[in-house]
Amino acid sequence: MQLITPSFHHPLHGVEQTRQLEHALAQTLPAHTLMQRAGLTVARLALAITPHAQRIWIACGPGNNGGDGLEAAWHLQQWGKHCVVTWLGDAGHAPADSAAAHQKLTEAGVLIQTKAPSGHFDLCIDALLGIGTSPREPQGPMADWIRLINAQGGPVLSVDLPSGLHADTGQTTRLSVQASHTLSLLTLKPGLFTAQGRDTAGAIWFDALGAETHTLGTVKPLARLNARPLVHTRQHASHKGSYGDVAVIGGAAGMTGAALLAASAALHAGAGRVFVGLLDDDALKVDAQQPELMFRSFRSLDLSSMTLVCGCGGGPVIQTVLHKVLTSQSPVVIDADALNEIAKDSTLQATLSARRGQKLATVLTPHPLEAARLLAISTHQIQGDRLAAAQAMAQRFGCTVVLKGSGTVIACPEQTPVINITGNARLASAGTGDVLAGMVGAQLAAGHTAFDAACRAVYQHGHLADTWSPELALTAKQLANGGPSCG
Ligand SMILES: NC(=O)C1=CN([C@@H]2O[C@H](COP(=O)(O)OP(=O)(O)OC[C@H]3O[C@@H](n4cnc5c(N)ncnc54)[C@H](O)[C@@H]3O)[C@@H](O)[C@H]2O)[C@@H](O)CC1
Ligand SMILES: [K+]
Repeated sequence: MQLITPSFHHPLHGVEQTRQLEHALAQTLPAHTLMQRAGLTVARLALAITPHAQRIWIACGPGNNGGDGLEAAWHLQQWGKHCVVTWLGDAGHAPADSAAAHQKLTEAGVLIQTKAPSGHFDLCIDALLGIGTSPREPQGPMADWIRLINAQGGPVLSVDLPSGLHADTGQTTRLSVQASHTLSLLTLKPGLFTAQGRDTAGAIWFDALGAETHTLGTVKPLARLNARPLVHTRQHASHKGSYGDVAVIGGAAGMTGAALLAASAALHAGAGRVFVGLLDDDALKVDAQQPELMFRSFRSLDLSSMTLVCGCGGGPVIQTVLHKVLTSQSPVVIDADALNEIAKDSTLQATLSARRGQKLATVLTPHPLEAARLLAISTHQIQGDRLAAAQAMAQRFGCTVVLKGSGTVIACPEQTPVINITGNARLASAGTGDVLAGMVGAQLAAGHTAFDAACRAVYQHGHLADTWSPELALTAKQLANGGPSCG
């Protein structure tokens, strides 16, 4: 069992892949073994997170998730805990593994109730729904028990998934369990890490139930977790030209700040030189706070020799430069208003897609609303399946896509998509998206592929927020500078 941190590219398997693996593994083991292992590991984690808990409520649903709960209750009872077990199943119709667990618990003399318990519990174990959850709203006792678990206010350990959370998409029913810990079994599910997943699951733990890594590798995962990128030591014998040039193109009248944030971020993320091509002719010619930035008119920029970050604060006028940007042979990051203009213009969409045939690096960085415009669907549909939406955009436009939001998804046509788990809600403030675009630009300028550049920048952007002092406000300007203590 391990606590999940962003240290390894863990594979993430959805419902279908998990069932395939379960089936394959179960064939090699005596009956009920997987559920017995699941129950034992749940009980061990319960003990680890609440070592002094005496009164434990184990709320069990009608399927095998409930069976895991019954197995866990058996162990906790053996270890001297006062277990209150409630079950929504029916011994005559329960799945075979759950029926066996029910019988074992009954034989051990544990009372299995069908009514909601009363009183306070030191720990609730939520074994109501796992990968078998359907999108229908929980009703009757299931709904009552979910409400009661959430009202306890103490630790809640969810078995496999918080009940009501969909394993593939991270969508929840309106009523779902709010866990403080979730122990994902056999596989890690992508829904734990994106959309509502991060808010409902709490700390995420994983136990492969004895499946070897190579067994998990036999079924293609839906996604992988982003992991801390390797940091390359800079060679002594290097110079600013070794780390590439970035040109930020945007900053229409009244929106200069967005372009400056992206430029500043590119600079602090290690780009050799950073140019700013503002679309407002009357705007700054120099930024005294950041004299390293070089201001140029768009017309005078040599687009063929630098990585282009296009769109930050661009306004509708960005449309006038997009054809030139998209037909350049340079790596390109497309953000904000540039994405909105592309969404409106099928000719620009074709120009964008043509870059793939020329093997040109292109990264799109939409938030869900921009993504909705690009795919001509609703934001609700984008958020309903973020992995699928990011992949659809990557396929459609032939490039790397960074779908921002909780559990940012990075997708490109050739690779398994990645979900990033660094970052937090402190990033929900103006300008942080511009900063990310600049950081991706710096990674592209350093020579990384579009996908790697996106993964590295997204990780680092979130990591900065995770390590920010809780006493200090997180502003985009300081984020661009690499943190609050960095000027
Ligand atoms: N897949 C695996 O590899 C393993 C699975 N195990 C456990 O088994 C679980 C999957 O078991 P099941 O396939 O039986 O599925 P679940 O136990 O997750 O749920 C299925 C049951 O819940 C009911 N249900 C579904 N959605 C509902 C809703 N919205 N409101 C009310 N009732 C609803 C269904 O009618 C069915 O009775 C896993 O999540 C895991 O906890 C473990 O025992 C061991 C290994
Ligand atoms: K559960």
